[in-house]
Amino acid sequence: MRWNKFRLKTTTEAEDIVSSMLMDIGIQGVEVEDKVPLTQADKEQMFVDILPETDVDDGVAYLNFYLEEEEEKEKMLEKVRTELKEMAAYVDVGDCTIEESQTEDVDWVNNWKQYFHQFTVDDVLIIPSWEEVEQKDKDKMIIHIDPGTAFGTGMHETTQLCIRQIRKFVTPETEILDVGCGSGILGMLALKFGAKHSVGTDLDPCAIDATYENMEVNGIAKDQYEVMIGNIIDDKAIQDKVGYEKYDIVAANILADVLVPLTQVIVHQMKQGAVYITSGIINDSDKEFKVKKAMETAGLEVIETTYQGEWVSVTGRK
Ligand SMILES: C[S@@+](CC[C@H](N)C(=O)[O-])C[C@H]1O[C@@H](n2cnc3c(N)ncnc32)[C@H](O)[C@@H]1O
Repeated sequence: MRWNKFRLKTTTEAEDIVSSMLMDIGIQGVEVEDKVPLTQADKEQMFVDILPETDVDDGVAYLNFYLEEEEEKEKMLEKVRTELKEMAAYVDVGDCTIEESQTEDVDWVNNWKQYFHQFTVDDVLIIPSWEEVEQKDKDKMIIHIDPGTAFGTGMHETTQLCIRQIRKFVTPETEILDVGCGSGILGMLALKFGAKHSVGTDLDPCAIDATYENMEVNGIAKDQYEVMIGNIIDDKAIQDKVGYEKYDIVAANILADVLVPLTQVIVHQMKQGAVYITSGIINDSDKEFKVKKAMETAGLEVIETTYQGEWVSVTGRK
């Protein structure tokens, strides 16, 4: 099959947020090329000791993504340009030139797998479905994961922030709503931590297969979870299907600009006393402030803020 390859020039400062934006508007699989050296923690997490020599970081990052030939590429590129223009108001997004080329049979669905190896979040071992559990790890809580083309290997700091918060609040009675479930990792971990039931929603249809497969591989029964595709922010049918005043925990690891409108909707899905765990908020005071303000406006009390790397997680209570 022939693919259109796009190479977007941006900055290392903006690469995370621009990648998230590309995924949020429906582009699946973004490759990041930059010269930022890996930190010791990155190396440990990736289980690599020896890295190839790289040039000095020049602050430039290239984001590569692919669209099938028949996809409406002009429409999609227009969306990308509009989002970049908006982002330019608060982050240095660089040149934003987009080079286009064509390529045959790119295995972009699988290429990333060479960089995803087992790692731990505290005492939870998260392991790709194609790796073996070592004897020394057999007594850990083990999560097998293959996100496919959906987001959510667990390696991302935003996911880890959510995992730790979910663990604090789960009880055997917990009904959790995982908005933007991607691979299903948050709902799945909540169930592993002892929650009763999980409902996931996402815009990305790939989230359905990814979640079902991951739940099955991890031995979670089909009556413990559901996945729904649609935008809960403005789709009344999805809001009705998800249900009202029903959840003890709502987790949403999505960008701040999505969390703000989401908050005033999701508050109706939560039981009185329920917690709302948000992440995906880039660590600048403006985004954190906006999410907190949205929570307060919706009648939630902000109870905790946690940080990891460049990201923030804010937890509120109804
Ligand atoms: C950063 S990923 C999080 C995936 C996973 N929950 C995790 O924590 O690793 C954000 C996900 O939110 C989804 N998303 C974005 N806007 C959404 C919306 N309005 N409703 C539901 N899902 C949304 C994206 O498709 C993507 O799968």
